[in-house]
Amino acid sequence: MDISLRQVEYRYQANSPFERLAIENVSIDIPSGTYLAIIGHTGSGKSTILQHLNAILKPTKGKVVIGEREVTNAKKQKNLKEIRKRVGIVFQFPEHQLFEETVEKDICFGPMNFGVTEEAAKRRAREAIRQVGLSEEILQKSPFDLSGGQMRRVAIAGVLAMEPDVIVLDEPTAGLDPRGRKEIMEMFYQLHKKRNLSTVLVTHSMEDASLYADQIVIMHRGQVYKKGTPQEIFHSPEGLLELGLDVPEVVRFQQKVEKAFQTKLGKTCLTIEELTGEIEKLFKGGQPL
Ligand SMILES: Nc1ncnc2c1ncn2[C@@H]1O[C@H](COP(=O)(O)OP(=O)(O)OP(=O)(O)O)[C@@H](O)[C@H]1O
Repeated sequence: MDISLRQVEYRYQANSPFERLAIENVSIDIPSGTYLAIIGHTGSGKSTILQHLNAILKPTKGKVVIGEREVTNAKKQKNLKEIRKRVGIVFQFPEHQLFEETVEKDICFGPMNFGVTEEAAKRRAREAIRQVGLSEEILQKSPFDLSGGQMRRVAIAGVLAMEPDVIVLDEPTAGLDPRGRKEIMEMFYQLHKKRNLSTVLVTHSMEDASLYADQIVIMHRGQVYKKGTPQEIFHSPEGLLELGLDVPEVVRFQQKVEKAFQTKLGKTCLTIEELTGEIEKLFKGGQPL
């Protein structure tokens, strides 16, 4: 399912003394099967964009097209429930929303609320719990007897059990240790690859954006500052540094290697094959850069 934002503006508490412009003139395309990362400082508008992706918020100007549906500021907009079913959002610290007596009941809650039978919902729960890397025995436990990392996975399984076409992740690894962070990011990447699941990741981590996303959007003060592939974004990182955003380690490494070999070979530009070949030689010879 394709999603696109067309010149979207959003004002919180519009037409009140507390009105606040959060985003303006935001146009982003998310074709089906894309992995998009949205990066930016606190307050740059990431969460506001995210809430437009399943019509929790409706633009005060412009429009959002979700599949066949157009979401605008118009008063009467029916069947937004259908959109919520197809676009799953994993909010920050999703485990805070667990509330049922058992993990199984918690995972089944969403699908059953949308009319899936109990039997089918239980089948989905078993599949979802496997997808998040947990065993089926956990289904009969209380969510409150689990570790923090397990609770996070159970909450994610609840969103997957809705079988969404698009999954939106708001800092999904916040508060986890480095190992847990990597496991969760890899899990979402595998889901994206295997099921061609469109994925939108809101993150402060340039590292994750550069490792997993096909497309990156950088937000600054409510506007799109830059968008493109990781290669396009990091090709000239000066703008990012001006914003005070960190350049990821992998990109720094590549640039360092490129610079070293450009100096050595007297060339201004290396092909990717030349670069890879030179890196291999370097590791075999063990010479430091
Ligand atoms: N409920 C609200 N009422 C009024 N203003 C809000 C509300 N939520 C956000 N804002 C304002 O809208 C702007 C964008 O906020 P938003 O939460 O979208 O940024 P963000 O990039 O997601 O930040 P963070 O990284 O801290 O989550 C900010 O100026 C913020 O203060």
